Amino acid sequence: MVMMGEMLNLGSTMGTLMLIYTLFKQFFPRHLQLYFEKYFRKSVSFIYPYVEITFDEFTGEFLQKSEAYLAIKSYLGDKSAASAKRLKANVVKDTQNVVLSMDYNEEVTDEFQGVTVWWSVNRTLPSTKRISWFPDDDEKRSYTLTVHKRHREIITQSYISHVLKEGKETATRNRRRKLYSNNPSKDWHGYRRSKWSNVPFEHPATFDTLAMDSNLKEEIKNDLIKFSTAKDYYVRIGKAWKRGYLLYGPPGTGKSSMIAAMANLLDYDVYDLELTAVKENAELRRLLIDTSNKSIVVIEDIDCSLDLTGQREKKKAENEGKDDDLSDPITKKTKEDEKKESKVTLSGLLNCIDGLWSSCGGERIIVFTTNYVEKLDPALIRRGRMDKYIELSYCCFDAFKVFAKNYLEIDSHSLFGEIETLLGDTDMTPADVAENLMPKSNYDEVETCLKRLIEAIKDAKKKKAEDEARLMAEKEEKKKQKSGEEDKEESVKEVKENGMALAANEVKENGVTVSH
Ligand SMILES: Nc1ncnc2c1ncn2[C@@H]1O[C@H](COP(=O)(O)OP(=O)(O)OP(=O)(O)O)[C@@H](O)[C@H]1O
Ligand SMILES: [Mg+2]
Repeated sequence: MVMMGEMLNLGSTMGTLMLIYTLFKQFFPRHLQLYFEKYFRKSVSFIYPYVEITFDEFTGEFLQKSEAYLAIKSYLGDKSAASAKRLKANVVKDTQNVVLSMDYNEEVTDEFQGVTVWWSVNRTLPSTKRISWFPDDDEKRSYTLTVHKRHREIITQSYISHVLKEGKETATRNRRRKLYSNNPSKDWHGYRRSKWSNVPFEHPATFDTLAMDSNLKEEIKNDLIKFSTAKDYYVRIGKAWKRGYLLYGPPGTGKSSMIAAMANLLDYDVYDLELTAVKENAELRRLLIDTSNKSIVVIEDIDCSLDLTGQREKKKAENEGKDDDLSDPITKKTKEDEKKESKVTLSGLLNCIDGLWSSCGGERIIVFTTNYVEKLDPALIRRGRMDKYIELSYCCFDAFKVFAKNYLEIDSHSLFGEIETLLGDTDMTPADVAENLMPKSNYDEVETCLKRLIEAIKDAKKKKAEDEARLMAEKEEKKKQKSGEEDKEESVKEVKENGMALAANEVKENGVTVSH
């Protein structure tokens, strides 16, 4: 504490010296100012024998949040709880844990291998105040570490890495997982550049509640766990520590639920990337770089998100210029706006997945979902880009048993046999099965729910048979119409040919020659 006081006194001496320096500097001719500065710094380092190391909140070309800053914040949280007088509290993990951090302009002392260091948290407000919905947006925050210059080596070689390691561990312990969604780029303003907004991630889906084939479920779980513990393996083979999954299947088969289950299993954050809100490839790159480790980046319905599929491109080309009256100013404006909307291209997305994003950070999963896997461009789903393809399909008996256990708390029932047979030859989504199994009132018995499900499957089966019969009938009708039209065309052709032959005979008989 004595040293702290000593340092603060020196700090104020420094302030006075700096003022003198600024005032005096102006009186020197320009060419002598450099000499003055050099000698001034030498004398100051004699009087003030401390080094200061600053850790800014944002770093890099794209101003991403510095991991070091976050780790220091967590590390100092514990330290400052014991000594600082002004603290900020943050409640995490279902309001069970209070995490404390230093308030601005507070200082705390830390000891490492007999060396004392001082930490302070600083904030610089913008010089000109502007009116904004986001009042703190232009603030610059940083931590400053001060230590006597004779301990420089021990600090730079061991202390800082000790702080970062401990800080990261504390942060992981106190972490409350988040669900991020990307902000439109017009809102990325100010120093903080909030590219993502977040809310606490509280989706209850787990692999236990997921209704699907049990072998496939085990396979996916093992794959995820293997990935999350394979840091050394990825370093050894020289590959970025990332994994891509493509989830495909009809609506209501559990694709989104599986993403939530993945995040809950691995304790990862989720970044829900809405590609239609991303204007161009460069923005996409910045968004991906701004994601944190231990996260899942999700692009849902990839086939609908952008012009990513061959068919879509073709369709667009076909439609272009067909019905649009570009002389109409409203249509023209709408078309122009549409064009401006999003210019993220397939190649832009692929470059991001393979290139820059791959090389920054680790432990990230990217998940694409689609209802129509056959529509996707092969480049997007080729091996090496997507590591695992998972088909989520209609409800099988295995999946039904999971629902029965979770919804009705039963492992077997006399009606299970009938349900197994019915599900074997009817397509019913897990979402529909779940809906029918859910008790509709407090008096609903297990049997009532199962019978309701049986009726629903029977209805679905009947409807499917009717749809198929109708389709067949339509096809037949079309076939008939087509052959009728062909017959008609044939007879018209015959009549025409006969008519021409007759006319030619007549011409011959009348002795007229026609030259072409
Ligand atoms: N396999 C499943 N296991 C458990 N619940 C499921 C499953 N599939 C669907 N559900 C239930 O149905 C609802 C819809 O499922 P979900 O949103 O995961 O489907 P999806 O495949 O993502 O559909 P879409 O293609 O329309 O996005 C969920 O709330 C969930 O309760
Ligand atoms: Mg979904």
